[in-house]
Amino acid sequence: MKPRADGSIPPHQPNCFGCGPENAAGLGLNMHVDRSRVRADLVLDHRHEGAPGFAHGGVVASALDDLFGGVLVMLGRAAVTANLSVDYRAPALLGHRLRLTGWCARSDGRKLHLQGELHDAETLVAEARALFISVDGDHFQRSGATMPEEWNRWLAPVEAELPPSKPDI
Ligand SMILES: CCCCCCCCCCCCCCCC(=O)SCCNC(=O)CCNC(=O)[C@H](O)C(C)(C)COP(=O)(O)OP(=O)(O)OC[C@H]1O[C@@H](n2cnc3c(N)ncnc32)[C@H](O)[C@@H]1OP(=O)(O)O
Repeated sequence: MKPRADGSIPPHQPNCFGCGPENAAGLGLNMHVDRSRVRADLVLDHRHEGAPGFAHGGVVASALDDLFGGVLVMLGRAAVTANLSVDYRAPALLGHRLRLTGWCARSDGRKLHLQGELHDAETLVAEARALFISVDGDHFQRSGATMPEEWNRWLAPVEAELPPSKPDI
C-alpha cells in the first residue's frame, strides 16, 4: 500500500473505522500527503457527540490515531499503536471543518514517534504524540480474518532507520 500518484492515501481497508468507505459507523477520513505530512479534513456530527455540541474526546483520539495510520502509508511501514497521548486544547465543535495534520518526528528501529494536530481554522483543538511499533504479517494473522491483498507487500519486517521529516513544512 502506498499513496496514489495524486497524493491521496487509499483506505487502510474498506471497513476501517477511520478511513474505510464501507464502514457506516466510521469517520470517513480522506487523507493525502502534503510534502512530508499527512492531512485530512473532518466534520463531526451528532453521532460523535460528547457534551452537547462538542465532539467526544475518544472520537478525536480515534481520528488522530487513524491519521497516524495514514503516516504509516506515507512512510511505507506496517506498524501498530503502542501508545497514544492526546492533549485537548479546545473543544472540537460539531459541524465545523476540522483539519488533521500528522507526521513522523523520528524513528528508532521498530519505534516510530509520530505527532499530530487537529485545528479548527487557526485554533489548535488537540495535539497528539504516539509510539507506533513496526510489525510483520504474523501480527495481523492473529485475528484469523482475510488480509487485503495489497497488505502482503507491506508486511515484511523493517528495521532500517527512517530519516526524520523536515522540521516544519
Ligand atoms: C499493507 C498495509 C498494511 C497496513 C498496516 C498498517 C497498520 C494497520 C493500520 C490499521 C489502521 C490504523 C489505525 C491506527 C492504528 C491502530 O489502531 S493499531 C491497533 C491498536 N494497537 C494494537 O492493537 C497494538 C497492540 N499491542 C501489541 O500488539 C504489542 O504490544 C506491540 C505494540 C506489537 C509490541 O509488542 P512486541 O512486538 O512484542 O514488541 P515489544 O518487545 O513489547 O516492544 C518493542 C519495543 O517497544 C517498546 N514499547 C512497546 N510498547 C510500548 C508502550 N506502550 N510504551 C512505550 N514503549 C513501548 C518496548 O519497551 C520495546 O522497546 P525496546 O526494549 O526495544 O527498547
